[in-house]
Amino acid sequence: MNAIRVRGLRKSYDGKPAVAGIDLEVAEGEVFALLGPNGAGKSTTVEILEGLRRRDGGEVSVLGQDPAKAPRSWYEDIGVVQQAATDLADTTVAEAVRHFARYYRRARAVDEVIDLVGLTEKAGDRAGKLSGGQRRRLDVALGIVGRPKLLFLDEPTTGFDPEARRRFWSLIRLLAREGTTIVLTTHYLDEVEALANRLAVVARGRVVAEGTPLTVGGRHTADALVSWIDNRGPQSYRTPRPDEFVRSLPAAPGLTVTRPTLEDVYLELIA
Ligand SMILES: Nc1ncnc2c1ncn2[C@@H]1O[C@H](COP(=O)(O)OP(=O)(O)OP(=O)(O)O)[C@@H](O)[C@H]1O
Repeated sequence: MNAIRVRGLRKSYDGKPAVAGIDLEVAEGEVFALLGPNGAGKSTTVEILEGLRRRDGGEVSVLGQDPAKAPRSWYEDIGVVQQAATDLADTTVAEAVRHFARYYRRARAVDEVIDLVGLTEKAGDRAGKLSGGQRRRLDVALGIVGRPKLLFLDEPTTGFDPEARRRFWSLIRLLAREGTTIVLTTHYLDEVEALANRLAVVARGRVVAEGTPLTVGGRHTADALVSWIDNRGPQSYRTPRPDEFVRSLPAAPGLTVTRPTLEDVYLELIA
């Protein structure tokens, strides 16, 4: 069953196309990543799926509803962490989470949410006093407090320190284990490799490739580089069948086999 199905999605701003015919399918329970350069049309697409922006054309179904016509109850099942932080003025972390929890029938406990995003020690601090990364973690807390079936995360880990990022990854894995479908927009390719079951690369308003982090853009079938050391010094050889080649080598110290990284493939796709 698909949580999201998009066909021929189009959206222009002042006559300039931002989304120029996007097709997407996200299965229930999947962690799906949207990748693409700045201005590719990712946020526009996600905002249309969230019901926050109107489309010019195409078909969109999110949790079985057209977001443009969805009833109030539909919004209960959707969690949103937008790129721009929610304005929270002088409220504290705990007050903000408690306030948002009231909108949902199946809300998580306030303390649990604050703990999940690693803000327990900051629960009494005003949102305006948090560091950039802590503020972002509060946004994530507000996105998950309603126990959404489908969670949209638009560049959620911008400003996170490495430990907070790992903690966030654990949180995403936990939510995925609970069955939450997650759509993640990010510029961090290691994040995509760590979290995503599938991904789509968007460029100039179109999907230019999709697949798993291991297969996208033909990554798994691209030539591998075999490197080793023999009595002539360091050697290397490019081959589509590194397994066969390695078996033909005599005992080779320093043997490594490398495929193009996700970043290599990504940069080629958007070039
Ligand atoms: N509200 C708006 N009014 C006019 N143009 C807009 C608006 N929002 C986005 N655009 C334009 O639409 C295009 C796609 O923008 P969008 O924010 O969807 O890209 P993105 O892939 O999310 O980029 P980023 O990685 O920088 O977040 C860009 O050229 C942008 O300038």
